[in-house]
Amino acid sequence: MSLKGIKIIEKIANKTYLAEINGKETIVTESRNPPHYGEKKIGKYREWIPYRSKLSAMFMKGHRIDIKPEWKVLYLGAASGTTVSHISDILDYGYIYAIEYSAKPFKKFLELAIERQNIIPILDDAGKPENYSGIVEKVDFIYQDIAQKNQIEIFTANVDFFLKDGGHGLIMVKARSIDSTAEPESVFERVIDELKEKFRIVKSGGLEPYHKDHIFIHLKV
Ligand SMILES: C[S@@+](CC[C@H](N)C(=O)[O-])C[C@H]1O[C@@H](n2cnc3c(N)ncnc32)[C@H](O)[C@@H]1O
Repeated sequence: MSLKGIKIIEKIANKTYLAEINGKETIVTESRNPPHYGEKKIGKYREWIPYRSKLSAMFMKGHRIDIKPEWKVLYLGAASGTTVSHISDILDYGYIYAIEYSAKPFKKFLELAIERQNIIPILDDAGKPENYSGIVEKVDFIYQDIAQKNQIEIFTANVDFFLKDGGHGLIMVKARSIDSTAEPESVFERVIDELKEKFRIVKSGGLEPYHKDHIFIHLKV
């Protein structure tokens, strides 16, 4: 498909592509919806800005998770829905349960959820999965981006409640949120060692230049 200003380079997952917009590489999703956070829309393609979304940054860095159109997803730390909006584009038949505990970003997030059919917004604390266990079912994928000191404990509690056998997890870790004094590399090592006790690590890696001192950790149960 050739549209003025955009060139599709490679398919990454359902409705998700590595592309070039005005000569600059980025990620895009095919979308029936309007822009949500100031991103460009060219024809059916909505720019997924890697500086605004760690999942887009991970794709830009070359790691792939083949998010399927029928997946059920639990998203911890939805904020105002930047990344959720693109996962929503990908899920043709699936849906995304999205947890956020701060009322301010949740207000903008609700506008997105009202516009879409496949987002279930939940204003709650991701550290208390029992609060929403009556709403959320078993899922194929848990994504976490909450920048909290005890985020591994929170992630593990949600896995125990909601992740299917063989399901995927993806955690975004900001070194300074875990330990503001230690070297980022030693913080990352510690976090990965802790996760290895319970999960199989598929891949981890940095997100620079898009997000400094952050890593992604992709794992499976
Ligand atoms: C870095 S932002 C998330 C950005 C978002 N994932 C995106 O890419 O569009 C982190 C969010 O996690 C939320 N958060 C932190 N701890 C949380 C918790 N225990 N439960 C629910 N939300 C939490 C914060 O309020 C904040 O909105």
